Amino acid sequence: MEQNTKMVSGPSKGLLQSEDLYQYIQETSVFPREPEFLKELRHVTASHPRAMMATSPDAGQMMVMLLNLVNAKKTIEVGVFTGYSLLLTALTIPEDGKIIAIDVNREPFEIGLPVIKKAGVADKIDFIESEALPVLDQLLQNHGNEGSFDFAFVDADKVNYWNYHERLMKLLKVGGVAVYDNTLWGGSVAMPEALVPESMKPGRQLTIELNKLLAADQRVQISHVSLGDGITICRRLY
Ligand SMILES: C[S@@+](CC[C@H](N)C(=O)[O-])C[C@H]1O[C@@H](n2cnc3c(N)ncnc32)[C@H](O)[C@@H]1O
Ligand SMILES: O=c1cc(-c2ccc(O)cc2)oc2c(O)c(O)ccc12
Repeated sequence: MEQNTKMVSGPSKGLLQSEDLYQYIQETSVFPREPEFLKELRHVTASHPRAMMATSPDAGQMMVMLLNLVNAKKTIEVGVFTGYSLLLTALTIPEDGKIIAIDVNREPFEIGLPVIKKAGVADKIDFIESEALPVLDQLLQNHGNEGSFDFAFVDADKVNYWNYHERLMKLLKVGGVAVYDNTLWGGSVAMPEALVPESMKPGRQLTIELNKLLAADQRVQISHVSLGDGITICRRLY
């Protein structure tokens, strides 16, 4: 049996009615199909003090499905950490595919990099150590980048999600997909504020505001999915 998810990728994973149900999904449908290199990266991440930040394997499986459905070749990743979502993207896009991967901190990426190299997909990745917003703005300076990306995954500073969304609406192709992580913020978005732990309040408020903006954005079709910590899938319509 696969190692307990709670130990491998952090406590209280998922927003389902019980840990057992979450475990059931992982063991029945996710772990048996998880590529070996992703498993290895997940395990090397498990001892990191911030391992709970890694994309959950069930959300990752959905991302692979979306990458395949849009035939993603050119992608953007905002928030890399040790590279779980980055590696699954690199394993999914074709040989000549490219990922622009942005993170303010290269250190955690260095933990996953040996696995990424072993998987033979490092050449598809352009890792940029930087705040993400100026990188996206720089990409937009080159008009050739407009409408050229098939897929984006955003899993970084919540305060900038709407700023990222505005840039991605120009960088993505019509029909391209952006996925935003943590859009249920541990379930706190639906809790009365008085019951929310103080440490979660700022993220909760930002997430509530983002969710309203995305729901009202006519440029995208959306699906708000209760996977991992909540993901919102946005497909650019025009
Ligand atoms: C939740 S982790 C990303 C997890 C990753 N997707 C995975 O699969 O493991 C968030 C990352 O966003 C990065 N980050 C935070 N603020 C950022 C910013 N303004 N620009 C770029 N990266 C940022 C952090 O350094 C951290 O590595
Ligand atoms: O503290 C977290 C926790 C998560 C998280 C929780 C549950 C899941 O099933 C998946 C992920 O994700 C985080 C994250 O993406 C982030 O940017 C900061 C903190 C956390």
